Amino acid sequence: MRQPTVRTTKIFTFDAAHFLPGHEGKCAQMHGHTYRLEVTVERKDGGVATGGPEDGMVIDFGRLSALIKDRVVDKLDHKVLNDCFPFRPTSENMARHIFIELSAILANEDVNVVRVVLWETPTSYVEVTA
Ligand SMILES: Nc1nc2c(c(=O)[nH]1)N=C([C@H](O)[C@H](O)COP(=O)(O)OP(=O)(O)OP(=O)(O)O)CN2
Ligand SMILES: [Zn+2]
Repeated sequence: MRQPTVRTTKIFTFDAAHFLPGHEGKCAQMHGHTYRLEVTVERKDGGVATGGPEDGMVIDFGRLSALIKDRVVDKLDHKVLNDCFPFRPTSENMARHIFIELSAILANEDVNVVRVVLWETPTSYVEVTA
């Protein structure tokens, strides 16, 4: 039987302001969101670690959390997103950027980023997959 793939997800929130230059509606004005970021990873072999401190885990939730929080979330929390990126801070652009950035950060680990979901409002989200 083909082995199932095991995936591990951590979820974060951060508060930030932005505006969308050229937007034809209200989003051209500065406004804020509580963003929700979901990051899903899997090991290169699709399974879990065997032996060592992460035995039975794709990656320790706490270690994954610390990496993402330090390198991504804390840099965006309570910031003006237009100052953080060289592109228009739409959810699509930010989610794709975060996916690429996290892929580089986790390159030294045994895991690949397979999914990033960025919720901009309770009714609007963007999904980026491998
Ligand atoms: N495809 C995208 N469309 C819009 C983006 C975006 O990043 N990608 N961003 C915005 C604005 O920033 C806005 O804050 C979010 O828009 P919207 O979901 O329309 O927000 P509402 O709270 O007004 O949504 P309702 O559920 O209709 O109340 C605009 N578009
Ligand atoms: Zn917005």
